[in-house]
Amino acid sequence: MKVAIVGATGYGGIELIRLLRQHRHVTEISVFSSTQAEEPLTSTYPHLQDVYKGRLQPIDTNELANEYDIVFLSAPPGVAATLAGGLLEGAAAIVDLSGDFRLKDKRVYEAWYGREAADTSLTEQAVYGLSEWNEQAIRGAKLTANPGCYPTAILLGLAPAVKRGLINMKSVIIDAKTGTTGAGKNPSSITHFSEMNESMKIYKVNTHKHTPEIEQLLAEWSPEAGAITFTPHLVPMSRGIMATMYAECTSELNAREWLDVYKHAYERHPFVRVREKGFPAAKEVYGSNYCDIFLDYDSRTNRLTIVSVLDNLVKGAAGQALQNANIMKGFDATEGLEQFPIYP
Ligand SMILES: NC(=O)C1=CN([C@@H]2O[C@H](COP(=O)(O)OP(=O)(O)OC[C@H]3O[C@@H](n4cnc5c(N)ncnc54)[C@H](OP(=O)(O)O)[C@@H]3O)[C@@H](O)[C@H]2O)C=CC1
Ligand SMILES: CC(=O)N[C@@H](CCC(=O)OP(=O)(O)O)C(=O)O
Repeated sequence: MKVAIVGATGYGGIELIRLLRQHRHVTEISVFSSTQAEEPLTSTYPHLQDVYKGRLQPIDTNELANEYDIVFLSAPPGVAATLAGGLLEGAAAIVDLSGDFRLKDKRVYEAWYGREAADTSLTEQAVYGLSEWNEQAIRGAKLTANPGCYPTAILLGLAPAVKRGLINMKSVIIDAKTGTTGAGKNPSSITHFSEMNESMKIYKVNTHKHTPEIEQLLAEWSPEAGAITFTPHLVPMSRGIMATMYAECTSELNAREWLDVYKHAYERHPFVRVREKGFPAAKEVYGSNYCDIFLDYDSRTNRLTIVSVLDNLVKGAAGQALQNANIMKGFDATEGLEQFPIYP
């Protein structure tokens, strides 16, 4: 299988290379850049010396569409919206890591992203790539919209309870923490070491663009779903997300029965590990495609606390993108993704 990566000089792009190198059916990985064509990728990333010898190529939609089996778009919002029309004319399957095709309602995209939305005809062709819950649709897709990093952690954590109608949807509160690589490779005042180290910052309160993405999925899963409270924080780590979800229960389940609901929901899904005991730490999934989950029921408050952790660059971006490409192309979903976490 021949693979192309647009945005290979970014964090999502180099993570794709790391994973694709382990994939037994990938015969070629080509890398594309809008600013560094003809440069070897090692001039930006010396850690790839003797590992990846390819040079960056200029972006040519026709070549991408017709000479590759899979094209990963790992560029900022707006780029995929522009490229996808041309790409869809060729034979390549496309996995877009940005938010351009995740939201079905154009007005919602424009309100939360503050930019023009992609053509509705393109968005309509896109399948939302939450691998564990949308496998059937992904299997036949030509264009997959890879979910956001926070929505992946949050939706995997909430799905079993929401889909079975076991929580009061109006009571759901989501509190999440992430590391600096979530913001990509370009430094900013919020990710500057001296601002972020030994600190913790709340940001984009009630305005984060992942809010409507989470709400869109919850509304598909439950007629009771409405607006949610989602509060992100930046903490001093490079990779990782921890999402803590609180919800009031509408069932009579005890803590053990809750765990059984979750174990059952994910028993066929190797990348979602429901813990038997104890809440997971972000470090425990570092560098892997796992999302680890644990939950506890408090009979005093009748509330459930669900914690879900993942590596934002793997299960939150490149890993899930490869998992989706595998599903689209009929490979085993785990192909290229069997690395276990780097610990400690
Ligand atoms: N970082 C994360 O944890 C996650 C990121 N995402 C999404 O994945 C995408 C990539 O993120 P990330 O790798 O972190 O971002 P980076 O900022 O690290 O890299 C983005 C890359 O996009 C390329 N690019 C910029 N402008 C254009 C353009 N006009 N046309 C083509 N390519 C362009 C740049 O490469 P060059 O200059 O060489 O063209 C750049 O290296 C984003 O949409 C992001 O929101 C999704 C989930 C998680
Ligand atoms: C620290 C930081 O800024 N993180 C980013 C992560 C979002 C991201 O990566 O965007 P998509 O998943 O939608 O593409 C943020 O909160 O906006």
